[in-house]
Amino acid sequence: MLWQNAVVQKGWLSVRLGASTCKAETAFCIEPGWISAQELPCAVPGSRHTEVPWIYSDARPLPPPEYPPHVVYVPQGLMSSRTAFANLHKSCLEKGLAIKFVTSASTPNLQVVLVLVAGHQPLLPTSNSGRISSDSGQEVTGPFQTHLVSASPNYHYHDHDLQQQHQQQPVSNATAAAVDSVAVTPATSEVLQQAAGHDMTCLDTVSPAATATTAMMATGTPAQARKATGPVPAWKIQACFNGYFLLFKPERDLQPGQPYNIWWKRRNSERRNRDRDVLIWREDLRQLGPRQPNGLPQSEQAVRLQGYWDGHSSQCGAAASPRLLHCGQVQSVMSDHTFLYVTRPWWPRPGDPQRTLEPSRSDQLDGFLRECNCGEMKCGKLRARQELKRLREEGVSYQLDVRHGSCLGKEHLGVFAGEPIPAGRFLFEYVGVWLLDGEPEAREKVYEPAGLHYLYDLSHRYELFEEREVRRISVVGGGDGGGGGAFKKRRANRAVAADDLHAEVPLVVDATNVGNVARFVNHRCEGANLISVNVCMGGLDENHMTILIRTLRDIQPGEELTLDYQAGLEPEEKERIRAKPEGLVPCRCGAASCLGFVFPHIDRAVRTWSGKARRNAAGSRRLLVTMAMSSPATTTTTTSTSSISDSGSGDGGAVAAAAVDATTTAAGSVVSTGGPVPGSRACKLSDHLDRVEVIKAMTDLGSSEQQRQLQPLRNQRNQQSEDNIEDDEGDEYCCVSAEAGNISLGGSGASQVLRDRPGSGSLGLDLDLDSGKAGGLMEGGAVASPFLEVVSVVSPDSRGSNADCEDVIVVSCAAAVEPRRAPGPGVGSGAVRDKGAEGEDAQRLAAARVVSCALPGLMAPPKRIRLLRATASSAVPGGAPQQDSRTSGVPRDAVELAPQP
Ligand SMILES: C[S@@+](CC[C@H](N)C(=O)[O-])C[C@H]1O[C@@H](n2cnc3c(N)ncnc32)[C@H](O)[C@@H]1O
Repeated sequence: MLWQNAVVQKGWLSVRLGASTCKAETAFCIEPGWISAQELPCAVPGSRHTEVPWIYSDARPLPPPEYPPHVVYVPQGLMSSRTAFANLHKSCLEKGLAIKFVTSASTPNLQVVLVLVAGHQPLLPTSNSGRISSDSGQEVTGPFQTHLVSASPNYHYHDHDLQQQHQQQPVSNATAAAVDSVAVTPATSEVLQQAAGHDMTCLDTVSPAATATTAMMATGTPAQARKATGPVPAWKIQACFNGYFLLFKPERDLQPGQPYNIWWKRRNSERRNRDRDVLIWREDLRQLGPRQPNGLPQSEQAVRLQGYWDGHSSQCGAAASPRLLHCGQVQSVMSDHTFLYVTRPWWPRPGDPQRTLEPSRSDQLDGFLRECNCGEMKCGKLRARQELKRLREEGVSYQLDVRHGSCLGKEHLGVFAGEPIPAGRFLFEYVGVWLLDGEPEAREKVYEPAGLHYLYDLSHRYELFEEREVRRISVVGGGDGGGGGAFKKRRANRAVAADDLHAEVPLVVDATNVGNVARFVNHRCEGANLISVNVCMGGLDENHMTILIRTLRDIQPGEELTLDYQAGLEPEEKERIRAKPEGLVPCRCGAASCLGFVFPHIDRAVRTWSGKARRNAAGSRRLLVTMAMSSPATTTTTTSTSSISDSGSGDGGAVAAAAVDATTTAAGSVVSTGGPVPGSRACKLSDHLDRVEVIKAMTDLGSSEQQRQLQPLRNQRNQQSEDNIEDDEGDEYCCVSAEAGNISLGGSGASQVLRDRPGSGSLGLDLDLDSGKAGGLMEGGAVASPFLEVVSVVSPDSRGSNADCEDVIVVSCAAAVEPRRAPGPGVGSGAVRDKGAEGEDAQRLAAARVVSCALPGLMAPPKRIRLLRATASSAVPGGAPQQDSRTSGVPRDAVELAPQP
């Protein structure tokens, strides 16, 4: 009897499991090393993928008991698959081979153990010509049998020769004897343990009956006599996955005319198996317990986050809810932050004014398997999407270390390879919170002063849309996810509709508070070993677009993983930056052609697009990976200086900073006393704010009457800014109503402000702070802490073009003023006054106040007014973290860790 165990991992020449959207698998085409296509009766020559629709489950039928424990699978309904597998088994037996796939629960693709069961047929070559390499890259030569028998997970096949030879050459008696002496084992499980030290849970899948069968084989009983004699108890199986594929030889394309896989079609239309499988999957993971040795989410076993994990104060969501299996709470990424390590994107729960975040659900992953409807886009439909699905379900597959010791300096964390990583691998997704339209800019303004740079753009999407207009499409990244393509006729009519997405589609992932290993990757101007690839999975929204990070070349163990954050910059832009380097963070990458700054200022003026596209593109291009920054608070009592900076793009003032020196009285009045503060970047809020969240961007507030009243203002604005008119494309400025949103720009209160400041060039902002209403300032919003006081009003100023007159940001603080307290008299131009309350509204208005203040330097009404709500405690369990002056103003993402019903 000859036992041969080999761990085959992560190699194109090896068996590899992954998800696939391939639509042309009709049968098996695996070539796991030494099994040729000819040995697989159902193989379709030329196929790229092989469907292995197995699921581990004791609720499903098991392979026929007469087979030794090789492939543990349960086909998913396609009879041809079932037959194909049975044939595979049979073929393996006849050839003296058996295959067992051993996987762990969360990383089924990571560990594939092939158990070659040699019967009467010789299997392996006697020569030493094959090669096996260890993790250290060292080649090991010698009699293969020896190595195979003692194979550990650290050894990988990577030689075709071996596959060919062992099919042809008989094993010598001497070799067989030598191997026998090591490998004749009474139990498959022991052999597997010897072989791999793999996941013991999976080893449990080997049943006594299977062991008995194997032992029978070990005695050299002829294949036809290998029958189980007694009843076969159900195998104890804990892992359960579905829909994976054995990939092989991806360079071989599908043959034209290969039939679509009926099974997938049916599965996609009925979704029946999908739902059931998800349930099983969740249940299995639940049973496996919440904790992982690395402290990260269940599915993220390959990543080690040194120094970031505090086991005592951390928790993994698995215990609380299956929904949170992919989330682990990590303390102290920032000194006062709780960081959630997640393996899939999160986004706000629809319709929730609190903007509570939810992880993408596993059953949403089905979307990955749909045909992409982006038509003409070359979006990495197959491999990138398969990899994305796999990553979201199973986590990172290569050992990665997040630790100090980056080339940037001791204090910097970086990501290091823990094992060799070949070129062209999709390593991880840039995971975080999808920000909605406008949020990136707001956050950016807050993050910047705190030096936080964890926003990542789907930057080239704008280019994509722009390109659409000229009937050419280019999606970022090149390689698997990129490329160009002709614009198909049937899509031509949709170009305009797609263009509308400019302002609507979330394009930025924020990994400041919620993210994965990708957020720790540092920048290198030249010679980065990673690249980002935008992946479209079937639509043009955040559910369907994402960013994958792929290796550009082979990476050695211990090497730091780096990404060129500015890879999307055009050569001219790079030259310009090199000639005049300025930006946010001096670059320490040490590359010869270093740009000088990690987040260099970029001249947006080079863009020739329409105003809207240009504005958005500016946001996306300025720091490819970047932006957002926040600021600490300052005063609790009297003076707070508020200013807000450009988002770091150095565009000469397109969204130039404006500042308001505001004095907050005990009564909550806000007095605007100053104009723009050149060069100021801080956006200082009250220091008791530890969470600021965007409540609403008011975009359409004007009643007709007020619109009429504001017409002079609008005319003034139009004269001042032609560009704005072009930009607006018909929509009116938003800023005008006391009725619609209790906020008025240029309304009666604001008029008072303007009267107080004749010739100031300011517009007035009039806020009706009505704490008697649910949601305070917000209409109907279920806001726990009503707005009581305006702490600061921040607006873009008129310096520069004013063409991109963006948001007015009103930061409102819940804690400073008691409700119903009559505010003191207004001071200066920005008075807080009681609004007269009479009649039926008296009660309600008793708690209401109107705050008016000037928006100095604002020459044209802004398009959007954003209301930020600040609260004093984090929504993340564990209580409010300690304050850090550096990060106290940083937005916190409200993440719900409580179990769902
Ligand atoms: C996405 S994070 C990378 C992880 C970061 N090192 C950490 O410890 O969390 C980006 C931040 O890393 C730093 N960084 C990355 N690459 C850099 C470089 N080449 N030079 C200087 N700082 C860099 C900057 O401070 C930047 O704000």
